[in-house]
Amino acid sequence: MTAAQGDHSQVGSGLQAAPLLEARHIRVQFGGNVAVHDISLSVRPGEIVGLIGPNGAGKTTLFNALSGFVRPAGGQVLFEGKDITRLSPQARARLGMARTFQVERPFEDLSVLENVMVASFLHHRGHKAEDLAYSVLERVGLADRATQPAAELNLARRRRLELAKALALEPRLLFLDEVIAGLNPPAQAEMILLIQQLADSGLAIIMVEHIMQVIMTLSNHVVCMAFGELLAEGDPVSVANHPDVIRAYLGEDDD
Ligand SMILES: Nc1ncnc2c1ncn2[C@@H]1O[C@H](COP(=O)(O)OP(=O)(O)OP(=O)(O)O)[C@@H](O)[C@H]1O
Repeated sequence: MTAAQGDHSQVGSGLQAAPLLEARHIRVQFGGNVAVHDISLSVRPGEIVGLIGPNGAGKTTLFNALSGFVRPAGGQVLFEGKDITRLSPQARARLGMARTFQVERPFEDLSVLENVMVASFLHHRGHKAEDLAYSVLERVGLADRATQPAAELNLARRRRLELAKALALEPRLLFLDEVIAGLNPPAQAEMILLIQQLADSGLAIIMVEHIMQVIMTLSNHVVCMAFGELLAEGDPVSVANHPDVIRAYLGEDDD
């Protein structure tokens, strides 16, 4: 494992601010199987928190618990200090949280713009919804594809559309679920730049990503899980060099 990380300790303007989202002692259980055990983390405006860990570590489950798609068996999720542990994903979206999904699911027959408008209608109507959707497409570099059916987009553009749909909710906190893995190197570089720009604009970001180099490049803070538990956390360099993290990754044969 190599870490080609820069110094992001001062990136963004809000890193000294109070946490936007705070998770305390999250526990998620599926029957007798404890998928997430006692995980705590927080993210501030402008900060990128990277969530890593071997397959089955519980990353997606934690993600789902934070974004409201899974109900934790224990612990608390706070947004701006308010307990949102029991709120639905829709209610969280209204507060300013949005997420992407690992498997993009656009409405294939709708245009790229219409797909984004489905999300922008949450806060706006008519022309305002359309204007917002268009400006989000410009932000992710898809404006020239606005009228194209989503079905015609290649993987890199489908990922951007997935991101655009989340941004159209005008979030302050963004969950990114493996938006980079599987892209070719130029598309990866573009997506990395875009994510950094989003953080620099003040968005708080929590991202799950399998490509260690990407996490190390982008994250201000890294949380590493294994078997549902916290293995290590801290700045990218110290986590990448943590003996338990190295051991956990060396033990993998498929990444
Ligand atoms: N809906 C579910 N029902 C039962 N068990 C589940 C469910 N979702 C996840 N699990 C289990 O919880 C554990 C953690 O899975 P999870 O998908 O969160 O890990 P992950 O770190 O995201 O893995 P990957 O990197 O492979 O996506 C695994 O043992 C998995 O089988």
